[in-house]
Amino acid sequence: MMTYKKEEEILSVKDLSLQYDSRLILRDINFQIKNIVRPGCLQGQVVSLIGRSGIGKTQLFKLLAGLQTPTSGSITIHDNQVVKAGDMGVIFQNYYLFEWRTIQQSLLLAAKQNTRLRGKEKEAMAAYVTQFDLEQCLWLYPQQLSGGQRQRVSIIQQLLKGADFLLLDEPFSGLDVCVLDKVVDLLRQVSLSDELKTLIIVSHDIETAVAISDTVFILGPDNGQPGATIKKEIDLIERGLAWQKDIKKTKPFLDTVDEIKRCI
Ligand SMILES: Nc1ncnc2c1ncn2[C@@H]1O[C@H](COP(=O)(O)OP(=O)(O)OP(=O)(O)O)[C@@H](O)[C@H]1O
Repeated sequence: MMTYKKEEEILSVKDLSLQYDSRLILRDINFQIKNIVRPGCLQGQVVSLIGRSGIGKTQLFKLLAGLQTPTSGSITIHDNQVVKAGDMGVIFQNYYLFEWRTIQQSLLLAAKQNTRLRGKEKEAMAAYVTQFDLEQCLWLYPQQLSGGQRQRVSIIQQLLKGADFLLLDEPFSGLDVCVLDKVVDLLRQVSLSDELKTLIIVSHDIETAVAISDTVFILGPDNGQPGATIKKEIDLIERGLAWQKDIKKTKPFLDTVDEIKRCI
């Protein structure tokens, strides 16, 4: 049995709703993310928000990123601060990068925004670049990179900025199987790099999201009412499915994936 504790709340979503004109998109969304403590082990949090296409994942992503204002309710982080744009490191699906800057220039610029790295920006950048296998890319421009390389640069950029929360929109889509495994490993490394790091992944790729997360929230319609809400929270630690590398073929994993498929 794994020993762990879920300690204080680090993010809280309360009674959140989003409406466009008279159409309710999100209704009464409530969930919390808690700090996980594992004795003798650095452990961040990896939370996935799963739902079918068109259900409202992108809207919830924008609300969490502080890029959209809810119709009602709130999202707070740390000591009850309402989340605002810039509080979270946001990694969009198209891996937005400054097209006119080399990768090195972009990464150094990101590091300079992080006061904790003052005087050590180049070292911090070099460490991530080596860890993420991007040494050959430093002098290139974004348009000269592959999709997988752009994704890794986007992730490093946000890590260098130093936000405790990283929000990732569909980080597994369009990746081939080999690259997918690398991305999963890389995100696992990120979550293990710092106990304060929290990854929030918005995805419709159920298998991969379950394989990497400690908690899954399912977004879906409820009892024919308008708007999507959180239908279920699955604690993957309790089920013995978190923090395991080769879990995808085990029965409890496959049962959990089936359970989610039935729910969305
Ligand atoms: N600006 C807007 N005005 C009105 N309705 C909108 C607006 N933006 C999104 N919607 C609606 O909100 C709903 C949820 O859209 P959203 O993009 O969040 O879905 P999603 O779960 O991210 O889908 P996908 O997985 O296909 O990207 C959709 O029905 C969409 O039509």
